[in-house]
Amino acid sequence: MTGLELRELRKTYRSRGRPPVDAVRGIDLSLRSGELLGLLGPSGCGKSTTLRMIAGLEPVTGGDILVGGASVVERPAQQRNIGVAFENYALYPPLSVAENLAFGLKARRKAARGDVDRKVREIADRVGLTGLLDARPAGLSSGQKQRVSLARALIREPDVLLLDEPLSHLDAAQRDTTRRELKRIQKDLGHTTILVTHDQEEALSLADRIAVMKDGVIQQLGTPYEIYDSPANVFVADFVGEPAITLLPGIATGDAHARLSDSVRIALPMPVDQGREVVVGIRPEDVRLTAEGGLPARVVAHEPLLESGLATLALDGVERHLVVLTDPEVRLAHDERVRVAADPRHTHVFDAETGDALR
Ligand SMILES: Nc1ncnc2c1ncn2[C@@H]1O[C@H](COP(=O)(O)OP(=O)(O)OP(=O)(O)O)[C@@H](O)[C@H]1O
Repeated sequence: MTGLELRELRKTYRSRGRPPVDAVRGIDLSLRSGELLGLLGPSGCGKSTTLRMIAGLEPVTGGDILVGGASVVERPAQQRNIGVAFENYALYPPLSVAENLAFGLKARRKAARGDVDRKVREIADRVGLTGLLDARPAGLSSGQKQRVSLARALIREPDVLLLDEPLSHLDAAQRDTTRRELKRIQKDLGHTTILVTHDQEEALSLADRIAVMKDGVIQQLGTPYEIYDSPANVFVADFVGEPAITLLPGIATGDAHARLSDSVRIALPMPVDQGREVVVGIRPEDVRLTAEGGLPARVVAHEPLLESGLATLALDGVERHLVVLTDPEVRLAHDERVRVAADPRHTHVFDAETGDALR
């Protein structure tokens, strides 16, 4: 197996009569052999364009793509040995599942018939398609089609595997099972993999590292823990985490506190220059209701959830509401007065102007 490297990779789409779109603006990434990288970002940030360039389905505007240390950027898609499972599965309707799987293999090199059959059965078994080998794509559910698409990418024994929303059409239960299978298959077979997903849980649970992208630029690259616990900027903090982090504008008071309103001061993990405008980030699970001390607040809403509750609180004089995860047995009434305490060690501080984390 081999690693993947992107150097200064760029893509500008140019269509006549329209302004150019800088979809990918100079990406540098290096994946170790066998590593699974999750690519996360809002719609339109350039995730699919990046994958399509790596696969050779989209010409690059600039930069280089290296597989196992060798540049593949000039090679056509068929000569890159990159397996792709994209959301629009593009299966051949007249062919059975088995034939769809065999097709990728046969088209690539002239494999012996017996070998092809064996490989098809092996891979079908791995992704749970054994009973469906004779079915036609039209008779399959969306989730089953996604499995075929995944199997077809895997059967080629690619150097690099690119998965674009591979589990998006599965229901919650199937997604859980398939996610675990996918992780096992990827580790067993050791593919260097990029996974694009909208599903943060999927990315956090599957990926060795995560790249968070916005407007064609990687905002942060790190392990799931690094991304979640030490977001590099306000965008990453806000994008990763469900329910989302609360971001409160404030002014540093110079003594490891920030003033959020005339009456509310909050402790910071470190001193910040007095008068500096900051944004204080608090994740819902890092703040709790307390009987004494803490900050006074009013309950705006409380949603009981299955394993916990979610309270929306108004701190005195603070415009933005604070979201707090509550214990399952807690019941709160609208307008009830409560007190909340945030652990300053888990409080995030960003520069209000640049959005960058202060550490
Ligand atoms: N063929 C194209 N021609 C012109 N612009 C394009 C083309 N394909 C994508 N774009 C633009 O490039 C930008 C990045 O698109 P891309 O599909 O890579 O984003 P994405 O992160 O994959 O989004 P999504 O999550 O919605 O799939 C967007 O602004 C999009 O409108």
